[in-house]
Amino acid sequence: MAESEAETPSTPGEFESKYFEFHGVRLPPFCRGKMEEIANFPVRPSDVWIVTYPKSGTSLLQEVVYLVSQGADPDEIGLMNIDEQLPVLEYPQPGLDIIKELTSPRLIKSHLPYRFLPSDLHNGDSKVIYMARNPKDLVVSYYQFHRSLRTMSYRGTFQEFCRRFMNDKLGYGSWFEHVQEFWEHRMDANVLFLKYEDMHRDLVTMVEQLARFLGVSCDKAQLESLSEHCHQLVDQCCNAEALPVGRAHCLFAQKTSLRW
Ligand SMILES: Nc1ncnc2c1ncn2[C@@H]1O[C@H](COP(=O)(O)O)[C@@H](OP(=O)(O)O)[C@H]1O
Ligand SMILES: CCc1ccc(OS(=O)(=O)O)cc1
Repeated sequence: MAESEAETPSTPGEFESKYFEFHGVRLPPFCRGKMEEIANFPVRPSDVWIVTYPKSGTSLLQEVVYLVSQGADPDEIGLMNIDEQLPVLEYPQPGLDIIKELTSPRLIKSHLPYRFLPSDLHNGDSKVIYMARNPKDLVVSYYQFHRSLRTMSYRGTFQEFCRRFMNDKLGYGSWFEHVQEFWEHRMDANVLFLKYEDMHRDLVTMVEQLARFLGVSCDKAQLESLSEHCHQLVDQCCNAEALPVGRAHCLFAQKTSLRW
C-alpha cells in the first residue's frame, strides 16, 4: 500500500460507505455475505469463545485465557503470535473454513453481538467469555484505532466520533446493546461476564473465576503462580521495559480510568 493511499482522508460519506447494515446493526465490510454461515457455524462443546466489543481489552484477555487454559509460560506467549492461535470468527483471515477444521480445543474470538453469534452458542455447551470495558475509555481507544486503520483512515474530530458512538453508527453497532445483551445472559451456565477494569483491579479473583469456569483444577500454590504469570502479562503491556521482543504492539497502552 503506497504511503499516499494510506494517508487518504476518509470523508464522512466515504466512511459511511465502508459499513453495511445487518438487521439494523452496522457491521464492518468483511462481515458481508457470511452472516448466515456464521449463524450456522458448527460449535463444539470443547470450544472456548472470547467475545468483546472492539477495544475492550480482547488481546489481554486472550493471553490470560490462553495461560489459564493451557498452562502456558508467559514468556513463551510473548514470543509467539497468539493472534494466530485465536482467530476472529468474522475476519477474512483465516476464514470460516479454516476455523471449522481447527483441532480441539479451539479458542475463538468474535466482536459480534450475542444474537449474531452461532446459534449453537446460545445456551449451548461451549464456554463463552464476554468482557466489557468502560465506554469512556473504549471510545478513545476506538477513535485512535479508526485514525490509524488504513482501511478506515478516519479524519473526523473526536467529538464527531463520540456522536457516532452514541448513535450506534460505528462498526459492530451499539456498545450499549452489545453489553446489555450479554449482561442479560450473564447467568447462563455457559457464559462468564467479565469487566476489563476488574482485570487490572483484582487479577487474582479473575484468574480464579476463569480457572473455575474453564474447569482447570489447581491448588492454592498453582493459582498463585498462575496469577503471578498473569500479572506479568498485564505489566508487560503497560511497561515498555518489561516487553519481550515482538510485543511492541502493546506500546499504545494508555492510562485508563478504572473507576466504574
Ligand atoms: N496486555 C495487553 N495487551 C494488549 N492490549 C492491552 C493489554 N493491556 C491493556 N490493553 C489495552 O486494551 C486495549 C485494546 O483492546 P483490544 O485488544 O480489544 O483491541 C488498548 O487500550 P488503549 O487503546 O486504551 O490503550 C490496550 O492498551
Ligand atoms: C471498523 C472495522 C473494524 C475492524 C476490526 C475491529 O476489531 S479489532 O479492533 O481489530 O479487534 C473493529 C473494527
